[in-house]
Amino acid sequence: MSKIMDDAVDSGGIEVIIQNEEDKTAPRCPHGPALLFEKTGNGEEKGRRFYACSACRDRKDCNFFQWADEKISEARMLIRYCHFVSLPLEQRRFCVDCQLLILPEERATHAKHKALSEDTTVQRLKRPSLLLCPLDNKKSNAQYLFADRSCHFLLDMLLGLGFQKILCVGTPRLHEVIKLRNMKGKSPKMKSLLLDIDYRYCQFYGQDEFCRYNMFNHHFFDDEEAVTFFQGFLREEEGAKVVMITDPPFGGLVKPLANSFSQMAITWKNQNKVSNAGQMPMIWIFPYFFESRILECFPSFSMLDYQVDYDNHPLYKHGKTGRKQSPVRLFTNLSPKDIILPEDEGYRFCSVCERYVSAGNKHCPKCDTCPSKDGREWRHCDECGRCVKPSWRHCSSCGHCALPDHPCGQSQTGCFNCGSQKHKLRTCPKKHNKRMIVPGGRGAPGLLKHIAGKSTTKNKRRRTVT
Ligand SMILES: C[S@@+](CC[C@H](N)C(=O)[O-])C[C@H]1O[C@@H](n2cnc3c(N)ncnc32)[C@H](O)[C@@H]1O
Ligand SMILES: [Zn+2]
Ligand SMILES: [Zn+2]
Ligand SMILES: [Zn+2]
Ligand SMILES: [Zn+2]
Ligand SMILES: [Zn+2]
Ligand SMILES: [Zn+2]
Repeated sequence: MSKIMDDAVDSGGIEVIIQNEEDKTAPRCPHGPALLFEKTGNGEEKGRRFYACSACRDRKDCNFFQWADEKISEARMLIRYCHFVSLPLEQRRFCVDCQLLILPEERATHAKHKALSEDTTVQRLKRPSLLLCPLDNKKSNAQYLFADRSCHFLLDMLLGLGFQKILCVGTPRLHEVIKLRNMKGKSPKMKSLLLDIDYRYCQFYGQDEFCRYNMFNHHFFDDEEAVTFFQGFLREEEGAKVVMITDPPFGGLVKPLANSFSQMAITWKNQNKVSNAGQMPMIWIFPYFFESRILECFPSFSMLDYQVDYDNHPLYKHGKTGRKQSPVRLFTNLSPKDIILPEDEGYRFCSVCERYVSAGNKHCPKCDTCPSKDGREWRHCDECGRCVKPSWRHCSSCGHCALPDHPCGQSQTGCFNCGSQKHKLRTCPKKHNKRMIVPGGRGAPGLLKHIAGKSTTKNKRRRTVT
């Protein structure tokens, strides 16, 4: 979002609006109450006001940004919803163009817009994720919604593990499915709190079910009230166990996310007076090629083989050759052996690794692990001393396995495994440190820099097609 601020600066400028000191309406970033700015110059958005960090002028230091009118519309949204649900069914409409529930007195304004019939609206009110179109922000917050199969797998898994309070961070569809299950009167009852940046959800959920939240800086948009509610939710009263489950946009950086999740874990500890060894149960859904980055931040996590499926993801549409493999996995501090993956989808239990693995993930006695990261059957290469993707061949001039059409002999200095310039793969001291091996890539540090740095989401996605 702070790109907008850069653009504002580029196109004419911005001015600070000094507010009354007692004005407590300013949203806060980690640096305290934000400052109110106004766009000047002649651009389209002249006069539009926004909040940005009071301390940092460089967005690299703090990327907090919020349009001032967005805050107002958010409060309005809640009032609208209360009004809306009190309407007789046949008067309920949803404007597709504006992504808004429309009140009768507002119909004229939306007369030329595309609206959904009352039937559809009523039917879908319980499934807001079907009513709202997924945000398709090319940058980082494209909204990919779980396919039913994956959503129900997650729900059943959490139930099976005995969790009754689910903190849904960027998982609106899971939140919705939990609510639906409660409406059907199933027991045990589960509680769910949705934290998401998409303010359209204010139309459907009260403050006790939804907080507008930024998972990149652990910021709650409604300040104290939301924070207090969040803290209360983490309190495990009468033995109701809490689990956090998150599915961040894949363009997101791992470190700021991990930092926010750690803050949550600290809050959980404080609320429950847990001993130091205790950890807040967490499930982080992210592509497998982020494994080493995530484990760097959370060494107690492990990656599970389960492939998360989405409804609207361009990569995983069912193609001619059957279902494409999803690169998205679960990372968790829960014990992998307790998470039973569906047998009818081919997952099986490896008694050596003590976890469920994909059908194609055969245990390699030489590596002493089920090595596959992408679900395909990997092959052990004796020269490399590890298992590699099936499409790779050992290249004697490079001294390691690679795709047959790899740029041979180029940039092959240093160790293939850890990136060090001081030795080759064969003598790598870290060769058996699983965390250093990044499937499909050269030495871990180089690749990681690439993923974390300039590469676009598209680049990252392309990495899966090898
Ligand atoms: C990849 S989608 C995951 C949706 C999930 N698969 C589901 O079906 O419920 C990412 C979600 O994170 C939300 N999101 C994006 N950026 C966010 C941010 N900075 N803070 C909090 N939520 C964010 C999006 O609105 C979206 O709901
Ligand atoms: Zn700040
Ligand atoms: Zn409209
Ligand atoms: Zn195994
Ligand atoms: Zn092997
Ligand atoms: Zn090899
Ligand atoms: Zn080569």
